[in-house]
Amino acid sequence: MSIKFFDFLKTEFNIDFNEKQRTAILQKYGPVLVLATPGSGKTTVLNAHIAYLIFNYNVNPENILALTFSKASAKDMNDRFYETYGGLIPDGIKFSTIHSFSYKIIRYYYYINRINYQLIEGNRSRYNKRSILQKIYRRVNRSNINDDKLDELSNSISFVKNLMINFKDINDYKFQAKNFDKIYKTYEDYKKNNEYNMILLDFDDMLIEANNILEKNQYILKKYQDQYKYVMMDEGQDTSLIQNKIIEKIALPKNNLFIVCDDDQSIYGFRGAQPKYLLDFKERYNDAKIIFMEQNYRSSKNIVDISNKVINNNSIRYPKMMFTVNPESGPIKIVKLKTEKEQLDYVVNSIKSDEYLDDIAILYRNNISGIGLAQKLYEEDISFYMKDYHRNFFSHWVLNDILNFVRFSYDDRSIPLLQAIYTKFDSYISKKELEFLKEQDVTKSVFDNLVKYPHMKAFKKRNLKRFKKDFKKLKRKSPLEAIRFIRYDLKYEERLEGYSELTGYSMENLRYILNTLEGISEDTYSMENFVDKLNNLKRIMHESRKNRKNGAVTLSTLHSSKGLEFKKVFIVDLIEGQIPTKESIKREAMGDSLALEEERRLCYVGMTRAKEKLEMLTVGYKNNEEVLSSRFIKEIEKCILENKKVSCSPSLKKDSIVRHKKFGLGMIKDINDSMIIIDFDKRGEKQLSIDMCIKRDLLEIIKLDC
Ligand SMILES: Nc1ncnc2c1ncn2[C@@H]1O[C@H](COP(=O)(O)OP(=O)(O)OP(=O)(O)O)[C@@H](O)[C@H]1O
Repeated sequence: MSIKFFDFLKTEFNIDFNEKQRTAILQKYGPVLVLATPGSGKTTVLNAHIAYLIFNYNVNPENILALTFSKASAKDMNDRFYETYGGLIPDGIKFSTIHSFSYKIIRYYYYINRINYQLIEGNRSRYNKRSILQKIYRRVNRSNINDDKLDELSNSISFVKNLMINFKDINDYKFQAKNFDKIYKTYEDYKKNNEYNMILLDFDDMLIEANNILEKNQYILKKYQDQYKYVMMDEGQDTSLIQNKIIEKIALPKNNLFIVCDDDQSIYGFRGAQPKYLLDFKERYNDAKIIFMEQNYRSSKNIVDISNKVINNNSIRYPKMMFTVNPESGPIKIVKLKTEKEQLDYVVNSIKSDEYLDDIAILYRNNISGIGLAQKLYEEDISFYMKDYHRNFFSHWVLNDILNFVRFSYDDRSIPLLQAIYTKFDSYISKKELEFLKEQDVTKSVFDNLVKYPHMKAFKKRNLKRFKKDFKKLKRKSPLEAIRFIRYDLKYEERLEGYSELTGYSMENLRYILNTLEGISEDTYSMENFVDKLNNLKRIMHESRKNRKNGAVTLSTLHSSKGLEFKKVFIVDLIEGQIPTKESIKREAMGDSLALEEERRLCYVGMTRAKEKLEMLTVGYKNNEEVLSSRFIKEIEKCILENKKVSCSPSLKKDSIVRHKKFGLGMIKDINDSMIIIDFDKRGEKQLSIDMCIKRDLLEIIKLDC
């Protein structure tokens, strides 16, 4: 029957599974761990395994629970399954994320026990997790928390819960937030005891609660165990300890557990993913089958070879050797450009004339990089698909500040507008002076009124007169000139630097926002026109979510690109500080390379999305400041060189005749790993570096081994 199944797949869908894949697909009972490399068919095999159970063993689709990490992956798994087997297999398989499966358990339990609860995730929720954490942070630390730090705090809380860390051990982990233990405890208590008399749940609580319910309530546990006789898990490397505990419980007593994973693609360690737990699978299930799949079907030979070498630089990994029989398709291209603008121009010019935009992806480390790209593509009328975008950008306070400066230039009598910006340029206006203004003639310029303030020093009066002129000038400027004038002449950027030092806001991000605003304003002629353009861009980015597989270039973070594949991939902004992040570099310098290895895995995930063409881009200047190319670029360059050496060196043999571009004809006298000695007809014996000869394409073989 199995032969028939594979023959059928071959004739119907042109899929010819290899031996390892077949072995995995045919497992019927017990725990199975498929440990595999990128593009080796993990999702394809998992889906075929499900189909095989249904076709061959008449397993009821409703008895199958197929879990994965993210909503997008669950949807992708579901779509891919029904695209292939849709006409043959009835609906009923539950493709789900672990979170939504856990939520289902909670809803059931709370329903039968009449417990009131409320989710606190998402901006739309009235009971919003972010605002709860902001308030608690303020109460505990008597200071405000900015968005970046709030993300970090939220990730630390996830980390504690996903790794099931005991509260008493919390301080063993060096979490960044000040008084993290107090904040954590207050947050946890508040969700149980609050003014709404409801249990408040965040995403991580879904896992904790579901695990508790399954532990305490045999009836519910049995209900789910009876329903889901086969449990599958894709992207197993991203599951955390608590998630594994839930999956294990459901799979009992038969342990029909089929997990596919690639520890080299584990990129959520910062939130508590724990691939090591799966790598100890055999210790937990001594009857477990472990199957390795290492043949990559996706990418060309060079992409596979180089990616392999890059990931080999990680020390904490299960050794695997990815290979492919796919042909070469041109070398990986490293593109080094001076500025971000050049980078945008380069990428957009490279894809302008491409017919099939669905085949192209532009990937980046940080969401914010997507804004400049989206804007450029929009200007060039190139359709794009963007799943997540930096929503805050369009309502960011930096944008609001710029608009307030401009508004004030149109009405320098407005005290509320002055109030909004007086600390954001070098005004040196005091609160008392602002109060004084409120009692003055409101039909006059605030600057004219302020000079009347009693005992005002002469230099301040001079400044106020200058400001009056400056704001008049600002009013006459084009949007681009206005932003630059605010940044540099009114010293807004200098103020931001001080502010970011005080609050921990990333100055890099603030500068990037200003640069992007400059980019957007470039061809606009008035402030209304600039605001219209911003609104248009926001709308287009929002609507771009509908463009998936609809003739559009994909713009995505590296994290969200997991599981996807494209003919052509560009990875942009490969600079130190972005990938790897500053934090990972800092930790590495202190001897902890865990975070840096996760960054390398992220780069590896991006590289292995490419089927045929991969271009890795870096810039010399970011936000007008000099930056260094990512160390991963250097690693890749080294690998490319080594690869060339490997492919060249068999032909570079002792006694072969070669022609050197500068020294002419000669015979190879000796050769080792790095050096070559050639006796040149006209220049005598010379010792040369092989790397240099290859890099500069200096040597040509005339006659082999004579
Ligand atoms: N035996 C096979 N013959 C031909 N193509 C295959 C085979 N197995 C898988 N593929 C193709 O290889 C590509 C990668 O498969 P799949 O997405 O299942 O891999 P994966 O291991 O889940 O990848 P990743 O983990 O990198 O996201 C797909 O285009 C798939 O159709």
